[in-house]
Amino acid sequence: MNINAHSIWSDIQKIHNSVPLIHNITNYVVMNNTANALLALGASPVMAHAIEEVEDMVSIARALVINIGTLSETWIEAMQKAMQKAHELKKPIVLDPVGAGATPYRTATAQKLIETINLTVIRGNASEIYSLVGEDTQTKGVDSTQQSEFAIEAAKSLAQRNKCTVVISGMKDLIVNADQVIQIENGHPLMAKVTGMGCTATALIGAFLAVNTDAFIASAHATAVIGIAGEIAAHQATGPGSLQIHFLDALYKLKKEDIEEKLKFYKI
Ligand SMILES: Nc1ncnc2c1ncn2[C@@H]1O[C@H](COP(=O)(O)OP(=O)(O)O)[C@@H](O)[C@H]1O
Ligand SMILES: Cc1ncsc1CCOP(=O)(O)O
Ligand SMILES: [Mg+2]
Repeated sequence: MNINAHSIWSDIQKIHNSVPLIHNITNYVVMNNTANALLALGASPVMAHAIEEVEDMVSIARALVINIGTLSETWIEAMQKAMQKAHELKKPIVLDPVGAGATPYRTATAQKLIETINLTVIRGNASEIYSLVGEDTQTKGVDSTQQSEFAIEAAKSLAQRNKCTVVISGMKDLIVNADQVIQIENGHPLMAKVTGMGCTATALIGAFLAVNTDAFIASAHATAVIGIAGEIAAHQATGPGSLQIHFLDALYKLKKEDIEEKLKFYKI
């Protein structure tokens, strides 16, 4: 399946027109970054992790973003409750297994969440994705020790087993499902110097899932958009601090022509 500037722009317009509410159960580090990125894209973010309200919140949301970045037992319970409700209501769910492969607790939690119900999309870096299939790898805290290609077979088996789309991010981004792989080569190395860029990619996938029922295409669109906005921002930034500001502005001001000019993807 193909993506192009037109198909990406069409999803962005749907986000602008319908302003989908995106329910995030995410980590303390990135709550502000991902809420601002969703707003800049045109979506409506809410961060809600209290076990008492997650079912009500997911009921009014168009997509659920689950991120294990700063996890604890009560949060995991809330995540499972929200996921079950989302599944019941046929709402898309995207998981970010932050730090899976760094500690046994994170790996086991991510695996437990994957087994809870069928997720729509899983997005992580290569070390995180590799760890989810039970392979022995070391994630360096939240950072990958591997290139994206390293986790491609793991991603394929994860996608096949769980009937979902898997996104491996890094210098190259790979969008994987049971029978196809797209490689996106947008982005900039400076993005890895800002915390929460991966989490932002996951949150933006949530927004695209809200307007596009094809999870593979929605994931590719979101991944291309964050990469292109990152490239534009990096050209204006003088370091990681200004990159963050320029990234939000680039996302907010993104034009179809920017996508036409910069989109770099290959089917592999
Ligand atoms: N070296 C790089 N070159 C280009 N883009 C990158 C690079 N490293 C990360 N990115 C981009 O930054 C975003 C976050 O990816 P990544 O750093 O892999 O996630 P995480 O923060 O979860 O480890 C993605 O959009 C990815 O394409
Ligand atoms: C640094 C850190 N520690 C726990 S969560 C978190 C944020 C990770 O965000 P990302 O994976 O997007 O860089
Ligand atoms: Mg991450």
